[in-house]
Amino acid sequence: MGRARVVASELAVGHGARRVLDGLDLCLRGGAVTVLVGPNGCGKSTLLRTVAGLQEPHAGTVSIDGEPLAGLSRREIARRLAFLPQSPLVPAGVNVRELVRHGRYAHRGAFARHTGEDRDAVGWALEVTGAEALAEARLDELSGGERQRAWLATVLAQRADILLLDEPTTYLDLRHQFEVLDVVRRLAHDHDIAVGVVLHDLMQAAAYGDEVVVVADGGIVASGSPEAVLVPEVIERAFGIEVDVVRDRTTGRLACFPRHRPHENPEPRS
Ligand SMILES: Nc1ncnc2c1ncn2[C@@H]1O[C@H](COP(=O)(O)OP(=O)(O)OP(=O)(O)O)[C@@H](O)[C@H]1O
Repeated sequence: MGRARVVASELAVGHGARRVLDGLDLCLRGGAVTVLVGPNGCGKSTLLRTVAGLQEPHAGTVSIDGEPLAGLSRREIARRLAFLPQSPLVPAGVNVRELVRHGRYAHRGAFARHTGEDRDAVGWALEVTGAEALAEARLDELSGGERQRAWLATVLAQRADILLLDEPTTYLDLRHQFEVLDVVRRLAHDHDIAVGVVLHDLMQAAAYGDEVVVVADGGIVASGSPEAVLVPEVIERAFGIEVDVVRDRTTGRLACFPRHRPHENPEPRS
C-alpha cells in the first residue's frame, strides 16, 4: 500500500451538540481501497462528510498529504479530493453531460471555458462508468441506477486522487455494482488513488477492500485486512447478529451468513 494521503487523528464528529463518533484515527492510503462498514446510523456518512471538509469536526484533525484540511480552500480540497454523497440533490433540467462537466469546476476559473483536458476528463468519466449512452438524457428523467452512474462519472471527472464514496452501489443492479467497484479498485491500484468507500455488503467489502474499517458504538471497533476484520466476533459486536464467515474454496472469497434463519424454524401450523 502507498503513502498516507488522508490522516484523521483523534477525530470526533457529530451534528450540533451531539457527538456521533469520538477518538477516531483513520488513514487512507494511495493505491488502496479502504471500505467503511457499520450499522445504520453509526456515523459513516458523518465521518466521510467531515473528512471531505463539508462539516467541522467536533475535535481532532484531518490532513491531506500532511496539510491540515482546515487551512485549505474548498477549491484546493476539490482538486485533490472528490466526494460522492449518499443522496445528492438532483438539479432540475440538467442533462448528464452538463452534470459531469460540473465535476471539472475545481480545475477552471469562474468564467473560464472548457478546455480539451476538461472534454477528455468528461469523456473518460462517462466511458468508465458506462454512462456514455446517457450523456444527453436529463438527470431527473433517469432511473435510480442510471442517475447513480451519472453522479459517479461527475465525481471521477474531477480527476482527484482521493475519492470518498458514500454507498456508491445504491440503486445499482448486480452487474453495475460489480462494474462500479471494479472501476474504483482499478483506479486505486493502477493510479495510486486513495479510496474511502462506504458499503453495506460485507462480501463486497471483503472482495474489494484492501483494508476494512468497522465503525460502531461511537468509534472504530476494528480495522485491517478483510480476513483479519471480517470475523464473527467483530461482526456480531458491530451489527448485533450472530454469523458464520466462510471462505469459498474455489475463489477464496469470504462470505458471511446469519446463523439464525427464521424460515428454518417455522411456527408449528395449527
Ligand atoms: N443532518 C443531521 N442532523 C442531525 N443529525 C443527523 C444528521 N445527519 C445524520 N444525523 C444523525 O447522526 C447519526 C449518524 O448518521 P449517519 O448518516 O452518519 O450514519 P450512517 O452510518 O451513515 O448511517 P446509514 O448506514 O443508515 O447511512 C444518526 O443518528 C443520524 O440520525
